[in-house]
Amino acid sequence: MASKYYANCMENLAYDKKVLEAAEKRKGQKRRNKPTRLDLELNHQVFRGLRQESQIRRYRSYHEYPPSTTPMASLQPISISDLRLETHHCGRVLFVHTFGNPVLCMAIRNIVEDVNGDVEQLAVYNTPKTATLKHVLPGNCVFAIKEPFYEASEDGLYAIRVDHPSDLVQLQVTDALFPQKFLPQITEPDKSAIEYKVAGNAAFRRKDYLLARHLYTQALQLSGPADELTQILLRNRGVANFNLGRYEEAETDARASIVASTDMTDSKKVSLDSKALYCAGRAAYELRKYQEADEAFLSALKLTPNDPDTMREHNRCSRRLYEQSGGDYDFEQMSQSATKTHRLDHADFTSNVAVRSAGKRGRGLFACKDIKAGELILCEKAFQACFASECNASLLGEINTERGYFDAAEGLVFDTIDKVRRNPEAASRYLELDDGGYQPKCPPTLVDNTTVVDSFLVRAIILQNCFKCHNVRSSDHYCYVTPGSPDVEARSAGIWIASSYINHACVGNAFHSFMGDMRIVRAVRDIARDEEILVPYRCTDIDHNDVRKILKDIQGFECDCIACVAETKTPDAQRAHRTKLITDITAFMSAQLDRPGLPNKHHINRGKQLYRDLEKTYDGDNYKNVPRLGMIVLGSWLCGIQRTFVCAKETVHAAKAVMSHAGFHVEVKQGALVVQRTNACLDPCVTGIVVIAAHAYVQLGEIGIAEQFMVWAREMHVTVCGELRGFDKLYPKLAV
Ligand SMILES: C[S@@+](CC[C@H](N)C(=O)[O-])C[C@H]1O[C@@H](n2cnc3c(N)ncnc32)[C@H](O)[C@@H]1O
Repeated sequence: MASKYYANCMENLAYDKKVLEAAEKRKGQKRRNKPTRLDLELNHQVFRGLRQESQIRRYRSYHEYPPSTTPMASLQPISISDLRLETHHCGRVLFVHTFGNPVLCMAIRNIVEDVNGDVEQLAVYNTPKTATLKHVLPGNCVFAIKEPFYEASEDGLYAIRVDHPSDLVQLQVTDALFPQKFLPQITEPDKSAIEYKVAGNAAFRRKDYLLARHLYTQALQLSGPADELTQILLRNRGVANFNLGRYEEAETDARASIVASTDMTDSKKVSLDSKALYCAGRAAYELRKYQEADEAFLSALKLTPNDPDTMREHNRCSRRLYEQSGGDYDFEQMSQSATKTHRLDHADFTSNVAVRSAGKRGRGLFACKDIKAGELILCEKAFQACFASECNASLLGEINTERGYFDAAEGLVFDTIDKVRRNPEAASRYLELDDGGYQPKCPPTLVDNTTVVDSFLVRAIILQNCFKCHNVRSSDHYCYVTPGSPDVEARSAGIWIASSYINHACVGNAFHSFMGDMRIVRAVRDIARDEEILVPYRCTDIDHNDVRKILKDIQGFECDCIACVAETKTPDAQRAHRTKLITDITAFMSAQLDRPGLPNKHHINRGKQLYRDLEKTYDGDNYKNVPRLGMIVLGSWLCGIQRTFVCAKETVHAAKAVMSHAGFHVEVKQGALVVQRTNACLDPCVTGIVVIAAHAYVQLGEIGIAEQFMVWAREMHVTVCGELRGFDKLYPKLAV
C-alpha cells in the first residue's frame, strides 16, 4: 500500500519536471502576444467556471527565488511589457490596479492593468485556508508587486506570480508611492480618526477583523500619541489582532493600551485596564507563554477580583504549568477530547530531553536523565497541524532536487507560512529546524512594516520534518490497521518542534503516537542519560527494504541501525528471495483479512510454509540478536490462529518466537518475567502476542506469570497508542 502511494508521488514529480523543462526553454523571452483586456476577462471567466477540484490552493513552483527584502521606495518601477518569462525581476517593483473579481484556481487570481494600460493575470500563492479572496486580491484596488516573477504556465497561460505573501503590498491613496494614474479609479474620501474608529468597530462587529485592524491602524495614525482615543484604538486593535491569530501584536497592543491608573475609584479605567490585561494574557497563552499569561491574569484579578472569565483563564494556566513542569497529563481525557476536536489544549513537556550534535545524523535529541521502558519521554503540541477534514488531499514535491517528496497536506505549508508571518518571534524556533540545506536563508525580517517570510524556506522545513498524524489516535481500534491507509494518513500532517530533532532508526529506542495535534513519545526500552532518542519514522508493516528505499529517496539518508546493517550484509539473491516471499505473504495476509470466518487447515499450512521459508532467509550469524522485521506480522497471525488448535505450551513457545523476532527476548526465571529488549522493535502486533502468551500461562496454571505478561502488554499498548483506553475492549481479560 505504502509503496503504491510512493510510486504515485514519484509519477507526479516526473510530470512536474516535464512542465519545468518546457517552461525553462522560454526563460528570458517576452510574452509573444500582448493580451487585451477582453482576452483576460474571458479567461478569467473560465477560471471562475472551473470544477471544484481547482478550488484548491495548490502549490507548484519550480523556481525558488527569495522574497524581496528591499524597501519599496528603493525598488525601480517596471511595467508589464518589460517583464521577461520565467524571470525573477530583482530590484524592480510593478504597480497594478485589479479590474476583475478574485477567483480561486490553484492560486488566488485576479486580472490587473499597469500604469501604461497593459494587462496580465496576477496569481497569489501560499495564502492560508482562512484567507478570503476579497482580502487577498480584491477588485478595484492598487497593489505593488515587489520583485515580480513572470511565469509561463503549462497550459499556455501566463501569470505574474507572487509566492511570498509580503511581496504583494496593497497601496492606499495616501501612500507616497501610490501611482497618480490610478487615482481616478480609486475614490477614497478623507476620514477623521473617529470616523476610522467607527468604521473599524463596524467591521469588527461583522467579524471582518482584517479590515477592522486596518481601519484602527489608520485611525491610530491620526490620533494623538497617548490620548484616550489612542488607548481605545490600541485595545480594539489588540482584540482584532487576537482574533486574527496575530498574538504577538495582540499582546503588544493590549499592553500598550493599559493606562495603569492609580485611582482605583475610576471604575471605568480600572475595568478597561483589566480587559487589556485579560487580552494580553490570552495572547500570551496562545503563544504558550503560560507563566507570563498567568501573571497577566493575576494582575487583572487584582483590578477586577472574581471576574469569572479571568478566573477560568487563571485556572487553565495553572493546569498547563503543571503539565509543562512534570509531564502530568490526563491521557485518557486527552484521548477523549481528541475524538471531538483535533486541536487540544495542553502544554508541552520537554524537560527530559535536550538537542545536541548527533554526528552524521546532524542534530539529535538526547535524554537528560535515565528513562525507564514505557516512560514518557516528551509530549508536545503541534506547532502547526493540518487535518484531513480541513484540507484537500495533496502531494508535496521537491522538484529541483527530485527528492523530498512527502505525502503531507499542502494546507500545512500555507498555514505555516501564515503562522510564521503572524507571530515571527514565536516562529523563530520553527525556522531553526532542519531545512535540508535550503539556500539562500532569509530569516523573517520587517520591511515596510511587514514581516517578510521566505515561503520556500518554510516549505523546505516541512519537507524535512513533517509527520503524518491520524485525526484521532483512538485505541478503541486496532491502531496498527489505520496507519497504513493512505487516504487517512496522507491527509493529516503536522510539525512538532522539539520532536523534530528526533532522528530515525528502524530499530529505535522510542515510539511515538498522536492524539489530536499532540505527539507523545515514550521509551521502548530503558534509555540511559545522554543516550540519543531514536524513533522509527515509518511502520514496519512493509518490506524493510522498501522502508530503506523510501527513507533514502524521500529524506535523503541511509539508516545504519542494526536491522539495516544486517539487511545490507544479506547476499543479493537471498535478499531478492525474501522480498518475493514478503510480497507473497502480503497477498496471503490480505486474502485472509478479506475472508469471512476462520481460515481452514489448508490456509494455515500455507501460512506456516511461508513463515518457514521466510525464516530461512534470515541467516543465523547475520541476524544474531537482530530483529527479523519481516517475520512479525505473519508470525503474529499464525500465533493468533493456531492457539485454538495447539496446547498452551506450544502457544507460549510460538508467542515467544514472535517476540524474539521483534527483538524482545523473554525468559521466565523463578516465577519472574524477564524481558531483554536492547534491540527491540516495537511493532504494535507484539502487544497482541504478549496477551496471547498471558492467556496461555493461565491455561498452564501460572497465574502470576500471566499477570506479569498482562502488565507488560498494557505498557506496550500505552507506548503504541498513547494511553490505556481501549485496551480492555481490544483484548480479553485473564480468566482467573
Ligand atoms: C526530522 S530531522 C531530524 C533532526 C535533524 N537531524 C537535525 O539536525 O535537525 C530529519 C533529518 O535528520 C537526518 N536523519 C534522521 N535520521 C537519520 C539517520 N538515521 N541517519 C542519518 N541522518 C538521519 C536526515 O537528514 C533527515 O532528513
